[in-house]
Amino acid sequence: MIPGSSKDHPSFVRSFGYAIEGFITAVRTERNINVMLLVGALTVIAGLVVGLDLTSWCIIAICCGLVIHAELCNTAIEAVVDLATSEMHPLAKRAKDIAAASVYVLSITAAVVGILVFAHALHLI
Ligand SMILES: Nc1ncnc2c1ncn2[C@@H]1O[C@H](COP(=O)(O)OP(=O)(O)OP(=O)(O)O)[C@@H](O)[C@H]1O
Repeated sequence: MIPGSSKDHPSFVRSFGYAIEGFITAVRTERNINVMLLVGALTVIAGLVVGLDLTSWCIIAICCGLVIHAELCNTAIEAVVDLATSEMHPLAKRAKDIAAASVYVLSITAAVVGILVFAHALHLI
């Protein structure tokens, strides 16, 4: 709920609109999200070429969604930290570095899963 707003809660459609607005802002301002969307698009193209099965598509979709989700959360945490302080502060550094680490942990995991899925589809494993 927006502080000071007279309404209890925005409607579902309006909330969804804010979410889309947030996604567009992240895409416009964060280079990493664009890199992730590009990697996701290339993965989909590679999946079409290789002819992934339904289960593999589901795994790839979950991995892509989780990585983009983590980067969106990281971006939001960075914004909140910047709002909280414009000073250099060890806690600000800790929050930003841990949020960034969460993205890298998920990205590396997704990359390993992607390699396994494609290696299996190509009968390499
Ligand atoms: N207020 C602060 N106090 C201390 N260290 C900070 C502060 N702000 C940023 N840092 C350090 O600088 C790094 C980069 O911060 P910045 O806000 O530029 O993130 P970023 O490079 O845009 O991250 P990303 O690439 O994930 O978008 C942080 O990970 C942190 O180590």
